[in-house]
Amino acid sequence: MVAAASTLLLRRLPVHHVLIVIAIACLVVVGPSCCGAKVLTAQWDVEYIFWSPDGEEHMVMGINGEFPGPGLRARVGDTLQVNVTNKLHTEGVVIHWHGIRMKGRPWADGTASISQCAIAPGETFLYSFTVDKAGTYFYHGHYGMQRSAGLYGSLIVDVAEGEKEPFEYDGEFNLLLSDWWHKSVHEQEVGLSSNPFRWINEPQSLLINGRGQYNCSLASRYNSSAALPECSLGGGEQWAPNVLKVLPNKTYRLRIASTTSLASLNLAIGGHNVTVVEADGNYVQPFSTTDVDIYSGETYSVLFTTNQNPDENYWISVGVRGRLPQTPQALALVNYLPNHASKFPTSPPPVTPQWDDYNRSKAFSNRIQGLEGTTPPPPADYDRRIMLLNTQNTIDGLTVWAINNVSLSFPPTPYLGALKYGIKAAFDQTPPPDTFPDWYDIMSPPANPNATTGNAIYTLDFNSTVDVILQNANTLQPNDSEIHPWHMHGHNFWVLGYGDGKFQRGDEKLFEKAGRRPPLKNTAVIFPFGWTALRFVADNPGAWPFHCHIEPHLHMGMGVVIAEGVEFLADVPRETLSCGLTGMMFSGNGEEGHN
Ligand SMILES: O=C1O[C@H]([C@@H](O)CO)C(O)=C1O
Repeated sequence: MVAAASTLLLRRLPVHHVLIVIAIACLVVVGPSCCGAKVLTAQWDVEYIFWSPDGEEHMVMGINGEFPGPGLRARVGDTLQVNVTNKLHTEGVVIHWHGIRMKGRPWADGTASISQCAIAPGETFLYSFTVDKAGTYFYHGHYGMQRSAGLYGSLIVDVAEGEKEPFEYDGEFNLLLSDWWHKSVHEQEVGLSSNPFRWINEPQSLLINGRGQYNCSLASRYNSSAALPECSLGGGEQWAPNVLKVLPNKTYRLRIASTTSLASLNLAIGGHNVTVVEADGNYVQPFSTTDVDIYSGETYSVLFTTNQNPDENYWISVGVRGRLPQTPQALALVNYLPNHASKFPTSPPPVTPQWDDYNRSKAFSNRIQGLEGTTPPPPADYDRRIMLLNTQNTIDGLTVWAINNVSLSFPPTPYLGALKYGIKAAFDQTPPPDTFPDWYDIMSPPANPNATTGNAIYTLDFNSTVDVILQNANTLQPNDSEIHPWHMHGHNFWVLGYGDGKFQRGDEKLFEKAGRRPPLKNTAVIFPFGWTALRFVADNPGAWPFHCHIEPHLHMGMGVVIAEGVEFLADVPRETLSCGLTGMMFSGNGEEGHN
């Protein structure tokens, strides 16, 4: 019974303690570097393991026998050295450190075909990088759809020793959110590139720290006509919900990260408001809200004060927005001590706001502004503006996504090595279009649904200021346009603003006039039939993907690659380049590069 389960849960360590123990267990301090900063090392074996994330056992991609992978925790200035051994037998693997800019070490970004060759089965690769900005981050696979297979974990960067966050709290919890399918990612991938197209459909469950419930619901007791039976837990299940143990009248920081494959989420704590203080590793102007929208690839920190009736426990609910939900909410319990964790909250879990109330979603996104004092974007006389039209298309009967009519397909040689060593045959040298035709009707399915496949890149002048307008459009179905959260590697960008319909020249200036303080982020959503304006400085030598963070959409070509300043990199380590034309070059068989 649930009551019994919760009794046992009470004896378990609270979530944040679990994560800290994991971090200590997996990261070994090997020595101080400069200024109190440390070098932290870990050995990770990536392999498929059997796991029951939601009560049904399937294969997941685990690390050191755990799902989700081990939590990492470091301080600003620390160097992380994570030695990854691929024990998958039949497929390569890479790990991307989402939100970490990798200044001066773009080859550690962990993107197959871009920053490195996938680590072959049996081989080991050392990711070595410094974390330079405090915040809430995560890591995940970035090869094929391995993130959807469960290859992810949390990564927290604390302020440097002696520094303070611009807000105070008494304790913290970490919530890594994901969505989960029972069908293997291999079957999902094949479906997406089959004719007829087989869509992955909606997830079977939502997971909080890798835990969800599929065939039963903890919420059924509040609804006499509930479709699912009430969960019966023994306590030690891999799918037992998280319990956040709190004391009354304290303030807690919730670090939330979404690594979902598809779902846009909304999180709320029954009876408690939250104050948003951080987004994507950047401080935001604090604001209070009943609930938080969180798109795939985003992270937030929110503070909440345990100022409710201390005789009660409360639910945290996470539900789907932005697509018609077919997946039950994920739940976690806020357990006011000394109450028993088995004490059911008297109120049902918070209801997730209507999935297609986009005005509500836009209002939330517009409330995210940089903390007073955040560096403002450079002035609007941008050096370059790139308009990126997002469309759903067909190529040879396959359903794809295309940007300015080009569907991205990754080449076998990593861009970074190809650029560094001047191997022109590695990818198409004709740059992709900077814009799309003025006449394009974003409100209707494409008049001509054909697109092309390509792997050309956007080369940016080093240190130039670049504006990007992400323009959404109708899919192949009439009256349909979907949410796409776009994530940029290697950079933060300022979100200048969101708009409806087709972007008109000058529209982004309206936001500057409105006196908004654009937030810095690394992921920003485009709303259906809308546009989002971003600005960034191309100041990080490397080759970086910029893509929709919905895993099947990237797989279907929804992304671009940008590159800048690769000539300023002294070296690109050969161990990242053992495949494709760079592999041939270094083994002496291929095209010689010219630098
Ligand atoms: O890429 C997608 O494909 C389907 C649908 O558009 C076609 O079946 C869907 O919902 C997506 O997000």
